[in-house]
Amino acid sequence: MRGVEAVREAFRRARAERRAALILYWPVGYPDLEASIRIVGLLARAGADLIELGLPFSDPLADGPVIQRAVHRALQAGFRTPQILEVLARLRAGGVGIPLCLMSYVNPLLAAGLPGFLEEAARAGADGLIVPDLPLEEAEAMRGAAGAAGLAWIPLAAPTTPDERLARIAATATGFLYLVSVTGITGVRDRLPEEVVQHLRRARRQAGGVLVAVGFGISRPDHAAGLAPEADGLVVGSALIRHAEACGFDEAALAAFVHAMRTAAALPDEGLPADRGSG
Ligand SMILES: O=P(O)(O)OC[C@@H](O)[C@@H](O)c1c[nH]c2ccccc12
Repeated sequence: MRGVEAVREAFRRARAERRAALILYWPVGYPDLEASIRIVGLLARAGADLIELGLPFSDPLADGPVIQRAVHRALQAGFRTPQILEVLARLRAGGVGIPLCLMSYVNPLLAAGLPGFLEEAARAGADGLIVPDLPLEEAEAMRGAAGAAGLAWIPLAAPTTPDERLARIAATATGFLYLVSVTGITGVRDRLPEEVVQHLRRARRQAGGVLVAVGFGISRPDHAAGLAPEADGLVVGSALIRHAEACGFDEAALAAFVHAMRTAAALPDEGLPADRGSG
């Protein structure tokens, strides 16, 4: 199973285990090509339900300092977009079975050559595509190319997106809708604004059954625990990268972070009457 079906199946499996799906972002080529392949494999084994493979780009306008630094380092270390094909193939050969979605600004995709690049990426093992700098009105050609290649299309919406537009964006999703939790950029945050829950409820109402994942700023297990009951999936990027850097890319420490986030994304037990428990 690959592409759209693989993405949906990852959410179904998490739901069957009473969890929000844990979606982890890692920039390919960071800290270098070999290390990034090892780390993504580790994240998959440690319990990620889906991984967003970030394609490094020199002008990552939606990204905060942690991801900006990481992708610049990847570019300095020599990463070039076509190498993602080798990365995908090696991850699949290494036994990574979970969905892998490409997260790329539009420029590197155009430079790599469409639609051929998306077809090659799908053949190498990609399942979906997220392009953060393509508004609804400009996304149709890219969405069509992704669909033709068998890749799930994952559009983004923001807290400021009006209801009617949210519904139209969700209707273009073949994978899931990515709701950005806050207006602004990616990055580690101590607190998430309380309105995120309201945004999520509104997005789910407007999405009409389309899966909804939320990302931007989810940094700690208590953030994940707070949002898990409201979302089908949770995306964690900057906090994962910062944690990796803080522990010197230590594999056990990274696995522990993933495990803590995955555990926190479990849904609370339902229906236990308040007067039970004391005997
Ligand atoms: O880093 P954060 O705040 O945890 O946010 C998610 C994230 O990293 C990933 O989804 C992402 C990385 N770069 C992006 C650019 C736009 C939208 C989303 C992204």
